[in-house]
Amino acid sequence: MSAPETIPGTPDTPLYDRVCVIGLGLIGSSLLRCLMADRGLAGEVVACDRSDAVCARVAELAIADRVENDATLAVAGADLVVLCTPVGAYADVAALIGPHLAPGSTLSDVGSVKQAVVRDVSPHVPDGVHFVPGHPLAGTEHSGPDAGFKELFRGRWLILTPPPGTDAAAVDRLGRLWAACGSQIEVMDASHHDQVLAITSHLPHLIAYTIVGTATDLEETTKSEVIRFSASGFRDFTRIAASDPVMWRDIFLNNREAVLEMIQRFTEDLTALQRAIRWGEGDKLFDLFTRTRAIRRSIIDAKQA
Ligand SMILES: NC(=O)c1ccc[n+]([C@@H]2O[C@H](COP(=O)([O-])OP(=O)(O)OC[C@H]3O[C@@H](n4cnc5c(N)ncnc54)[C@H](O)[C@@H]3O)[C@@H](O)[C@H]2O)c1
Ligand SMILES: O=C(O)C(=O)C[C@]1(C(=O)O)C=C[C@@H](O)C=C1
Repeated sequence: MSAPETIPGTPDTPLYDRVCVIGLGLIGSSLLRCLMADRGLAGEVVACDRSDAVCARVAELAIADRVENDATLAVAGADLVVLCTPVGAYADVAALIGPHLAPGSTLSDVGSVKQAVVRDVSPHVPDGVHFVPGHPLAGTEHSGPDAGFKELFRGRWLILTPPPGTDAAAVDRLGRLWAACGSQIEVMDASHHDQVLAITSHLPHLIAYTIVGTATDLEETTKSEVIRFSASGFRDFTRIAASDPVMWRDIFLNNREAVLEMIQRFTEDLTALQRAIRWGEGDKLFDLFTRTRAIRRSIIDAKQA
């Protein structure tokens, strides 16, 4: 989907009358900040989290018009509801709010996996409510409402995975909201999304968790040296390995097949490198490293274009 050409909405005729965001951490609070900064997007912004402390903090930050602890009250009358909790909580939240969703409204989310989201949420979506799953390819290793910022989605992809037969106008309208947050919109099916993200996001996180875990599992003396002398390569891994444990547990459990397939491929390639090192096959190492360096450069060039 190309970026919408028209201005999404105005404060007099906002794109949505009432948007409800459930789960007010890094992503939810960043979305709230975008909505509050552009009053053409939502007439009223309602925020909801199961944690009293998080609700209190969001009220203090003044990044919503209204904060509700009770999800059934929060979604009442909303024409857009966006789930921003860890994906493992989706089934329970969807079961809770399903009967309270307004006819004609849109239910969406920001979860990092998509097939499991469709599996867990769809059964609770009443007839007449449009379900349009989404995923912003934007984030950091930080969590909670203080970690959010309104520029998070700027220049980043936002993938929508509407199930077949979803109302095209509902998809377009949601795309306009995310485009106004600075995202570039792409529509694909959920299974393709999960395959692509397994290699571009999920496996890299698993490798980071593993390498940092392995390094710190070394004997005590070595461990302190690892921390003391950690060079920038290792430091990059520690940033990623600091990502939220609940969120990433839920991602791996809910994109099981695709991640296991990528681990298998990765393990075979790692074994091939192990052989090349053992047998002194420098050409093999050189060829791979030359290829990967070119890939890094093409990513940077594409960003600058
Ligand atoms: N962090 C990232 O880099 C990133 C990027 C893209 C998408 N996502 C997706 O966004 C979602 C949220 O991630 P985050 O990093 O903002 O998490 P976070 O840990 O910062 O915040 C999650 C919030 O959800 C709340 N919550 C948990 N269970 C709930 C429930 N049952 N009802 C209401 N609130 C509940 C928690 O109290 C917390 O405030 C996840 O599904 C994740 O896969 C994350
Ligand atoms: O930049 C980071 O810290 C991220 O890990 C962000 C990242 C990613 O892998 O790119 C993490 C999970 C998401 O679902 C989307 C984005």
